[in-house]
Amino acid sequence: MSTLKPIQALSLDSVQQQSFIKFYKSLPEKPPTTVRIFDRNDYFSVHDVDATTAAKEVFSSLANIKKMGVEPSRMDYLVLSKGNFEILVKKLLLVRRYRVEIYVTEGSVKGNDWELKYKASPGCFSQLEDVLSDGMGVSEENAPCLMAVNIKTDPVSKGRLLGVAFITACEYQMSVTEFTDDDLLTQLETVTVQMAPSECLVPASDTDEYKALKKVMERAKVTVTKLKKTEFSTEGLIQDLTRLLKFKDDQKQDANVFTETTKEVAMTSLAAAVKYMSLMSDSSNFGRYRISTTQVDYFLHLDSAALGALNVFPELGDASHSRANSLYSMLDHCRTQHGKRLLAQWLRQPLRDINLINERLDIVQVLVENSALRLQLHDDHLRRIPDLQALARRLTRKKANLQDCYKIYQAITRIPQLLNCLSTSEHACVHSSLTQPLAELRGDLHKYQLMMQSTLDMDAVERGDYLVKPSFDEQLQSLATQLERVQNSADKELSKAARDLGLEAEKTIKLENNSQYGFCFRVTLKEEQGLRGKKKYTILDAVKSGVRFKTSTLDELNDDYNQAKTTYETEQAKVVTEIVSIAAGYSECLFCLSHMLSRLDVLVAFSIASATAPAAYTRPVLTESLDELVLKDARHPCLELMEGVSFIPNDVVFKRDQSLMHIVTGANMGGKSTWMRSAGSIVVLAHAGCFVPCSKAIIPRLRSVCARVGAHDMEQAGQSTFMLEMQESTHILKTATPDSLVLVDELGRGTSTYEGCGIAWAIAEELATKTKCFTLFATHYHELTRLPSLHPGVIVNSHAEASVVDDQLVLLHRIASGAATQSLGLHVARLADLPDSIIEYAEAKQAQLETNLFDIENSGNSNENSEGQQIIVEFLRKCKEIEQSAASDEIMLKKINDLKNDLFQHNNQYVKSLIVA
Ligand SMILES: Nc1ncnc2c1ncn2[C@@H]1O[C@H](COP(=O)(O)OP(=O)(O)OP(=O)(O)O)[C@@H](O)[C@H]1O
Repeated sequence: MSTLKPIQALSLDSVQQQSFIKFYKSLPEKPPTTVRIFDRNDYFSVHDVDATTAAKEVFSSLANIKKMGVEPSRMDYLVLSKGNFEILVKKLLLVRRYRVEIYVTEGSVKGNDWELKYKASPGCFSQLEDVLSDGMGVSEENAPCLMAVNIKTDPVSKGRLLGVAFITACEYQMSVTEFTDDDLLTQLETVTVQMAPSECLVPASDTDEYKALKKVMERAKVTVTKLKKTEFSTEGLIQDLTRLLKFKDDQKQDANVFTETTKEVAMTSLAAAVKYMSLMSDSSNFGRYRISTTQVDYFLHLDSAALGALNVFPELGDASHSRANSLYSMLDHCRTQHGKRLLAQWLRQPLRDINLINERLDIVQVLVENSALRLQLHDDHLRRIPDLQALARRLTRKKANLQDCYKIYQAITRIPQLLNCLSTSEHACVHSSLTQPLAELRGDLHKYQLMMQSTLDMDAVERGDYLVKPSFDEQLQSLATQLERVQNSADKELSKAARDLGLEAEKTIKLENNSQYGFCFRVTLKEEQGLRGKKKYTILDAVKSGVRFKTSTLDELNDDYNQAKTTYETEQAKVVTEIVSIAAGYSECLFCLSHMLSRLDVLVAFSIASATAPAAYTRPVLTESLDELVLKDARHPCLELMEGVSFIPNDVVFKRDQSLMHIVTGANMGGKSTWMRSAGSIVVLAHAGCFVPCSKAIIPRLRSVCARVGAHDMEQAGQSTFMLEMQESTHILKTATPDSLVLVDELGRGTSTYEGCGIAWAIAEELATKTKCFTLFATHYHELTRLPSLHPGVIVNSHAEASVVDDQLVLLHRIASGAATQSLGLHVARLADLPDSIIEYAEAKQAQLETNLFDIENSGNSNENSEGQQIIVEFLRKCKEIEQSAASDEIMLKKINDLKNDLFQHNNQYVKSLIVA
């Protein structure tokens, strides 16, 4: 629980309370995902349901909630200090992905003259940069990105045409795309995963398309904000873009020169996003934005299910920082904030171009092999690089101060050492993609360095003060001389007082200059006696550290000093504004530098993860050929980092003409999921340009990794397990291609055994014979192990080895070929300490069921079985009919009764076994 406590209760009398409640209730309706905060000058308040939301977020307890007003209109409220207000706002926007409204008043905080002054949402919180003391910052993994989607009918194909726009304000980036999509909006899901927006704007509509869109966004944990359809109007958009976009010198200054503007539907979305972010109201945005087309096919497709199944990222708000949490946490050895953000982007957008992948791998290899270079970059250089991207943005917004300019200066000053360090490698790739561009940038930024050296008082920086060098400006110089003169006079006064009191200046009597008293003297408590009876000394205070006092001369010097200092500060502020505006001219170079250093940071992080893993990683070989995918001694990159785990490596071998699909069986806890997740993680790492936890890896250039693994997040999405399973399976069937890796784990669990088995069977066959993708299919339905005999050369059996020794289950975590012979579920239950009585009963029941099934299987009468199946189908059909037509209970009961009688009349072994079961 947080130790922070609210500072006070609202000091409103009962009439003021009633009147506030009335005002509060009169505010426009809002969803619970929008939280209203009232700024009461030195503290803040939240009310009604928002009080509960805020109390949970800040205090993890409802104890601080208070009540205002009288019944029936009593209302909860919570008071927050400034610090807690900031915690709340950051948690709401970055973790919960809620919206925030901040109300302020020009009048009394006890009145009702409130005005909505600031609005922020997960994809757009630039307004809050002025409200929060350290700005909003961006979360480690994510620069806030706003998305907008509009759906129209394609005039040519009559299909569903989606126009999508993204704006990443901190990078001044806009990107747009248009595509036709299927009912489940699979392409939209891919692009959403790749771009990772935090908020999506849509026109208010309840059509099926928007319902499907909402589901996609729920899975990707993106907040949906509905806007009036008129917000998607493109009126005035081209003029706005002409002001916002950056043109080359020789380019016509007209947004129409960018082909992106011809995408009509995407432009409607971009119009909504530009308006929502109020980009036009901040002139620092003008001439800065770049527009591009979102390139979905450049990257390995991952959907939300795959991201979740492979634990690519930690859960939102997960603060445990364990390396074993996710691929991101495992790789995050980054030293810079922009490096961390780039790492997240590389994991969301693994490459598909083998040359580009190899370029990354080349550098990782150099760094893996050269540990001195790796450690120097990581521990000496990157560690000292500030968030250049954020600083460059502060410069462009004219919000930077001298300290920011100094931080940039320091980073630039490190470049020569960094270049020296990189030059120890002679690898062509290091030279062309790192050393050379960095050296060029250094040339461009040299002038910035000179400017800072001539304007910034470096001596003052040593003391922690960021001041302009007085010699830089004539007036500043004369004011500085004046200040120095006053200081000298004060020093003389110190010597005089020391002589008078028989003390030693700077030792037993000291001169101080503080904000409370200005110039004053201080003696220790012991020396205080000497002051007694001397009227020229006025005692100011007596504290533990001594007695402070002044003279009338010090008083006069104070006046002079303060006057000169105020003028100095005013003059200095003017010079600082000038320096910042000159520095802003370098922001473009700084964005490049930040990008280059973040790239280096991520590659160093890759090399550290690769070189320091429990067993060394290997460089994967990426191939254009889809003939095979071979991972020798594959390990799970996160699991092997967990304390106490001694990981057993396993091979994953797919050969197109031998083993395209593995049906994976074996005991619970045997290691099936881990094997599949290892394969998925390795493929993602390889496409991101990282070494992989294997002894050998041959990986074809893939289009997508699709996964249906585990029952993650179902409660959150408010969907049934089975429904979600089926949706994910449909998604896989629609998107998987021969160049996909598909991981399916325990499909069909959410329904009856026979139905589930049937569904799993059908999907497995479809993937192996029609889609022809690389598939690992883990299942507890033993029936599926018959598939290899039906599709030899395509499907093979593999199993997680386990055995029972002296009635003890031994899980070997080794994957071997062939089907598992026994399920061993009851042994696992015993391992999990299920009560003995339950286990015994379960064993008896299992025996009974097996006998029934044995009877059926041995009935040898396949006609009888198929007859049985028909009866069941008929039974189910009738049940459905009753559900739909039930007008009253009596009728229903009668129908059910009739049905039962019908069923019991059949003398079919198969049906009987079901009734018994
Ligand atoms: N190769 C391995 N080396 C070491 N430990 C492993 C290995 N594979 C799995 N384990 C351990 O076994 C646990 C269970 O593994 P996993 O979830 O993969 O089993 P499973 O066969 O999928 O189980 P279930 O069928 O119940 O889902 C893991 O959490 C891990 O601790």
